[in-house]
Amino acid sequence: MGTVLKRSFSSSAGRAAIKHVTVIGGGLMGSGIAQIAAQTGHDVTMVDMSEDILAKSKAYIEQSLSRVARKKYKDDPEAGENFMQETTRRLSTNTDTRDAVQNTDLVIEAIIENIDIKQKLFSGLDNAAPQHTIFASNTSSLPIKDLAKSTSRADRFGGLHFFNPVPVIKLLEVIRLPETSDATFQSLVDFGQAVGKTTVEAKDTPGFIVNRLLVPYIMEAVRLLERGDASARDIDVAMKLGAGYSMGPIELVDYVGLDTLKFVIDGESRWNESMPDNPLFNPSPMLNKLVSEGKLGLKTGEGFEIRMK
Ligand SMILES: CC(=O)CC(=O)SCCNC(=O)CCNC(=O)[C@H](O)C(C)(C)COP(=O)(O)OP(=O)(O)OC[C@H]1O[C@@H](n2cnc3c(N)ncnc32)[C@H](O)[C@@H]1OP(=O)(O)O
Ligand SMILES: NC(=O)C1=CN([C@@H]2O[C@H](COP(=O)(O)OP(=O)(O)OC[C@H]3O[C@@H](n4cnc5c(N)ncnc54)[C@H](O)[C@@H]3O)[C@@H](O)[C@H]2O)C=CC1
Repeated sequence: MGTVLKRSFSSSAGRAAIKHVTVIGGGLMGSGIAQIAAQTGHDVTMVDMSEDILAKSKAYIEQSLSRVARKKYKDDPEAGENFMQETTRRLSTNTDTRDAVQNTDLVIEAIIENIDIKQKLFSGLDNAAPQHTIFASNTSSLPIKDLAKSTSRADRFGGLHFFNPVPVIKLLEVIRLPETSDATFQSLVDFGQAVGKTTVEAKDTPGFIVNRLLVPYIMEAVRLLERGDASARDIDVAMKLGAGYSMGPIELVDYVGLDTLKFVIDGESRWNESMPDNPLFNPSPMLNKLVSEGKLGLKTGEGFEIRMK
């Protein structure tokens, strides 16, 4: 542990060099984050609750890596093969969270969007991780400050909000709290750039930048559908061809997860309560019905539009 401390505090601007990353949660987002960190030369440990889940995460990463390799090394399949092997070699898995953070420089949390579970996780991590380790959450919509307060390291805490699919989408929102130190913030920005993202700085306000704009837009589309004003297909075609979006809003909900949208509007994040003047965030009967039937979009194979295909 002493070596790690020395290494991390020795860089010139006082900011930590991120060499080892622990990603907690190996689902849709966590596996993508682990992949890009490993493919850009970081040593990565990915944590989830069972070996079975981690085996699925690894299979998903291999599939995604082969798409990246095909594109990056299209004229040199051998180099593509080496890239895949090197990346896989840098990626390990663990089901023991405390063990996984023993020697890590950065923890990125990407578990279920539940404040109690996230707080419990961070509180345990605070005792287990070295003093220099920076903590970050990939939450879509929970306040970062509510997560940081379960630790004693608010100065080494921030948000790293990636976008789905992580290997493809170029943006990373870096969220800073008033307590986040300059060195921590700069380390997070440096890390974002090291994994190939363009970073933007956001304050800890609901939805940061992208989701604050995207969620109302998506909910307007869901309301159109609920009122029967247009079909899912027509809403999507309209926004793709009429406004230049790569995906229509209904297709996007299926892609991101209906559960994720519900967490934001009237689930864990309760935007319906924090922004009561905006009726878009009121419970949506159509969304609620699909979620209660376990139709969460791509991750379960059925959602708004997928069932129609
Ligand atoms: C909820 C939150 O908190 C925040 C969020 O994430 S909001 C959601 C943000 N995401 C979006 O808005 C997604 C918008 N959609 C898109 O960008 C695109 O539709 C898409 C990238 C998902 C798919 O693009 P597409 O052109 O329809 O399909 P496809 O041809 O399969 O993929 C395009 C490229 O991405 C690559 N790709 C797609 N998914 C990939 C993955 N998981 N891993 C690696 N590469 C992938 C493909 O290999 C393909 O590469 P080439 O161009 O070299 O062929
Ligand atoms: N789905 C999306 O498009 C986006 C989601 N996010 C955020 O990322 C986080 C993860 O979302 P997804 O990857 O979509 O969820 P997911 O449901 O695909 O994955 C969550 C994973 O966390 C694991 N997990 C749950 N509790 C755990 C614990 N205590 N310890 C270790 N692992 C645990 C689960 O087993 C699961 O594999 C959420 O906070 C979400 O709001 C952020 C950006 C985009």
